Parts: sequence; C-alpha cells; structure tokens
Amino acid sequence: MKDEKLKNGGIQFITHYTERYSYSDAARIALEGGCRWVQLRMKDTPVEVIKPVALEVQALCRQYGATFIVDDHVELAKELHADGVHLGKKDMPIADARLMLGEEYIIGGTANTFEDVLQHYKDGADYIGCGPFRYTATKKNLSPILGLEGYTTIIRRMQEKNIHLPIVAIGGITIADIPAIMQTGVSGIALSGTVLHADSPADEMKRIMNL
Ligand SMILES: Cc1ncc(COP(=O)(O)OP(=O)(O)O)c(N)n1
Ligand SMILES: Cc1ncsc1CCOP(=O)(O)O
Ligand SMILES: [Mg+2]
Repeated sequence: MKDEKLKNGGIQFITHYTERYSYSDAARIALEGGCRWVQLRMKDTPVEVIKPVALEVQALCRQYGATFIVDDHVELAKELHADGVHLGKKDMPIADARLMLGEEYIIGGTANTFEDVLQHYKDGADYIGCGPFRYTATKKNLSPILGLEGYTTIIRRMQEKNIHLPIVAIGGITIADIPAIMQTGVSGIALSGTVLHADSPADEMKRIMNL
C-alpha cells in the first residue's frame, strides 16, 4: 500500500502562499492537472489554522486518489491519518517520527548532501526531497545549490553503497529542467512556484504530467 502511494510520486506538488489562490484551490488545480502527490506546506502558520485546510486538501486528495503529505507537522499527520509527512533538519528527527507514526506512514526527509541521504536511510525515511536544484524564493535559508552535478554525484555515491531510496529533486525547478534532472537518476520532481506562477497553473501542471 505504501509502495503504491509512493509510486504516485513521480511529481509532487507543494503548496505555497499566494495572493491568487488559497492553499486548497492550489491543491485542487494541481489535482485537476493530473498530479497525484500533494504536500500541504503552510509555513509560519499555527497548526490550528493548518488543520481545517489540511482536512480540505486531504478530502480533495482522496477524491482524486492522490497521496497526501503534510509538511513539518507529525502530530497533525497522525491525527488526520494523512498518507505521510515531510521533515527537514529543523523538524522532528525522522527516527522519532517513525516511532510515532509506525511503518504505514510515508516519511520524507530533506537532503542536500550524500551524508544527509545516508542518515535518512539509516533512520528509515521512505523518500528524500533533495535540493535545492537552483535558487528559489519559495524557501528561506536555502542550502547550497546542487545543480545537475549535485544529483549525479549523490546518485553515484548511493549506487556505490547500494542504497536504494527514491530521490525527489526540488528547488526552482521548471518544466524545461525536468528531462535533464530525470537523466541524473532521480525518481521524481517536487515543484511549487513554476505551477503557481504560471499563466494557467492547471495547464502547466498538465504539461508537466504529460512529459
Ligand atoms: C519534497 C520536499 N523536499 C524538501 C522539502 C523541504 O523541507 P524542510 O527542509 O523541512 O523545509 P520546509 O519545507 O519545512 O521549509 C519539502 N518540504 N519537501
Ligand atoms: C520546500 C523547498 N525545499 C527546498 S526548495 C523548496 C521550494 C520548492 O518550491 P519551488 O518549486 O517553488 O522552488
Ligand atoms: Mg520542514
């Protein structure tokens, strides 16, 4: 079951605040565009404000058969029975989240280096959000930019150590970047701004899903 939910994961759409669309409208647009992996990311927002939005986005994801991931909030993910949670360096450690959530939940971890990937692998992550590919205004305090070379190196080092874990590239990615990034051996792509800021986000999502 968890494997199937992860296979929804070629392309992960991540929400972000815009004046144009509410979080749930943005998620709906991505789903209408064919995306089947949505992460609700609402930075600088109290959890009691996130919860009702999360319920809406979860219902939408269920309607479309999409995988629903909550950013940062392990307890909320558990309370809602989300499909999973995404955790970075400043969030709950993955090993602790695994103890809280058990094996059935997807846990994604952020990595910028091979050493990060190795740690998340040992701690039981299900996938890695690896980036940033390039500069993006969607996230503050970015780690060093990886570019294509960064992914190639991380994937090669994973192969050398026989580490099998889906790598999802993230950070400033546009449709034009996707073929070359996929060529490095990553399993998926996470995007936000390129969809949200497109003239027609639903059409952009469709173009991405049809690559
Ligand atoms: C798929 C994916 N990859 C990386 C991140 C970044 O998570 P984190 O480092 O915790 O930063 P915030 O998103 O919480 O600002 C992500 N959310 N999703
Ligand atoms: C959450 C996150 N983590 C690293 S880059 C990033 C933002 C991704 O959004 P965008 O596709 O707009 O750069
Ligand atoms: Mg986080």
